[in-house]
Amino acid sequence: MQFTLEDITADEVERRMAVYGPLADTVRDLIDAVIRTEVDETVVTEANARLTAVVESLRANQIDGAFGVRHTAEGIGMPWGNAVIGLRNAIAPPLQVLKHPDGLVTADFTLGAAYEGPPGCVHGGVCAMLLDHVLGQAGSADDVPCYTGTLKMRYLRPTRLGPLHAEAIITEREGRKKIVRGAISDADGETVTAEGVFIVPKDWAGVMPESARIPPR
Ligand SMILES: CCCCC/C=C\C/C=C\C/C=C\C/C=C\CCCC(=O)SCCNC(=O)CCNC(=O)[C@H](O)C(C)(C)COP(=O)(O)OP(=O)(O)OC[C@H]1O[C@@H](n2cnc3c(N)ncnc32)[C@H](O)[C@@H]1OP(=O)(O)O
Repeated sequence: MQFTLEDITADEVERRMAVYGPLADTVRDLIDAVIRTEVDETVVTEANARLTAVVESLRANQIDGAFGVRHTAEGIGMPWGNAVIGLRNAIAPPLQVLKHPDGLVTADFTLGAAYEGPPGCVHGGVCAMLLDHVLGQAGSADDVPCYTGTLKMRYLRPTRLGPLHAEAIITEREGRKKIVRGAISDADGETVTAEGVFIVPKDWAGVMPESARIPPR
């Protein structure tokens, strides 16, 4: 596992965000359109040919493997391939996780057709993925990073697709273990609660450079 330092300015980060963010937004919209379209099948076949050409143009120059977790010397995080918050990842909703002074982290987001499990409702695995991340960021809100060791979910009632809220906070500490609790809620209250044991790896300071320890937005 490697955290990568990219020697670029904050302005350059902003510039790249303005280029790649809209591309991922369009692909996110594409995913939704592919699920919900009812157009004539010839239009679908034509769209596939055009998209295949677009994919080929983007693959003309690409990195090997995944994006990694990159950061600048000023501590600006660029986890842009991340499955939950990745700016360049169209699979990510993406969540924008806010860190509050008391250690609470929160995220408000909307899930559409791409995240369906039971009819009209969020897939239980998607809830677990989002809570793993939100609890993980809460666990790292003290700037000491931790891995998910154990994550326990309680599904109280179905989570309808639409606008949702998630939050989490560290509730207990014991040695290298942090107990983190959190939940996903809709307008009527909590739908899923989670409790996780997050563990600070023995060698975390060696694995993660100081400049990468600010939880990325
Ligand atoms: C440096 C990590 C940073 C990760 C960053 C990731 C992404 C960055 C992008 C944006 C990030 C912003 C913030 C972070 C946000 C989200 C984070 C998401 C987190 C994840 O998505 S991360 C992926 C899934 N995660 C794994 O891939 C872990 C694989 N696993 C291991 O790497 C080891 O397994 C490890 C390190 C967990 C433990 O290894 P170890 O050798 O340190 O443990 P050891 O035996 O010394 O035990 C010490 C004490 O923990 C207890 N203990 C041990 N294991 C336990 C378990 N599983 N559950 C409950 N308790 C456990 C023992 O019982 C003992 O307790 P006691 O002291 O009381 O006896």
